[in-house]
Amino acid sequence: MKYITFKNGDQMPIIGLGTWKSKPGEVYDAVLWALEAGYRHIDCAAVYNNEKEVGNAFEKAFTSGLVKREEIFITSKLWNSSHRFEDVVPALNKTLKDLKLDYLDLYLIHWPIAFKAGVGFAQTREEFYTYKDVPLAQTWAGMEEAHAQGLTRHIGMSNFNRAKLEEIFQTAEIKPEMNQIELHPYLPQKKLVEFCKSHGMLVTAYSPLGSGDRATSIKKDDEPSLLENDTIKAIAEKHGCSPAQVLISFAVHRDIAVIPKSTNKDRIKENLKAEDIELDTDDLKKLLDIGTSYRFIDGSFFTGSKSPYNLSDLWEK
Ligand SMILES: NC(=O)C1=CN([C@@H]2O[C@H](COP(=O)(O)OP(=O)(O)OC[C@H]3O[C@@H](n4cnc5c(N)ncnc54)[C@H](OP(=O)(O)O)[C@@H]3O)[C@@H](O)[C@H]2O)C=CC1
Ligand SMILES: O=C1CO[C@H](CO)[C@@H](O)[C@@H]1O
Repeated sequence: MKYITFKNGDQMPIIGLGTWKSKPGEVYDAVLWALEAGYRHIDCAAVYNNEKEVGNAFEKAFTSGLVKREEIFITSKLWNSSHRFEDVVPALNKTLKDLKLDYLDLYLIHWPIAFKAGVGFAQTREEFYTYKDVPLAQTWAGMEEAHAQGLTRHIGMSNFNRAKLEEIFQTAEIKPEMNQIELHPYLPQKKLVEFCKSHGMLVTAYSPLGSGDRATSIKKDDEPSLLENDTIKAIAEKHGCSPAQVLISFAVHRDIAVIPKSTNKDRIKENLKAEDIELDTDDLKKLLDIGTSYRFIDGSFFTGSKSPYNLSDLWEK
């Protein structure tokens, strides 16, 4: 198994199972199939509305002797409605209760966007907090408190750009350890990855396969396909593997953790086997310079006229 390593020596298996959109009726099996196939890293979030079912799968895996708690790396994420300092530890405690765990390996601030308490997805201006109301540094202090209480071994963020990371660095007592970002050949994130690594941060790639099962309401009509891309298909053919495995291997070769989602037993196994694919420098160059540029999760659902946040402030310039 391949890992990436935190500064204190803790290891995170480089391939994990994503769980967004994995339905409550399906995610229980998916997590158990993944653990049986050899996965030791599961990516969760409170907003995925399935942590209770994921927790049932963990309970089954522990009581049946399939794996021990300390053998698996579990990540979850703080939702936007719990960004005030006093809301962070209770949000994490709720996630721990749902997942039936007493600690997480990694807890992430899901987005640099704050909603008022109890809001799922803010629809009106009144349902948002601004950075003046709840500065990101306050949320980070809440994450440090969760770490100090032993509720999570590591802390980090997701969807943070360089400017927002620099802001956190100014007041952080614990330096952020992870940035989970969208990353694939259409969005290779060369500059942001280099910046994170230069500050001792690890990176996780989300939506590595292009997130094709998103609801049509949050998809654009003319999205380019990663799995159908000719360059990716040609590299897959060369290595006798699938396009999905090339995409997963693309992150692995850059020492970036990667969390493909699947609820299909065969594809769950296939995705983990991507660890064994050896891309060469020519393949990697082709993938890094593929020529199509696209962000599938563009954050537009948090911005616009009803929001105090601007899309242009969210991503790298
Ligand atoms: N921090 C953040 O803001 C975000 C985090 N994430 C995390 O990243 C994970 C992965 O990203 P996600 O957006 O779900 O999308 P992915 O890019 O992982 O794509 C998932 C889709 O690919 C299909 N698929 C899986 N394996 C294969 C395969 N081998 N061949 C062909 N198709 C395949 C799945 O179908 P099937 O299930 O039927 O196999 C599903 O339709 C999420 O589940 C979540 O954990 C995602 C988005 C944002
Ligand atoms: O992780 C993610 C997937 O689900 C969420 C809700 O749609 C997104 O906001 C987020 O990026």
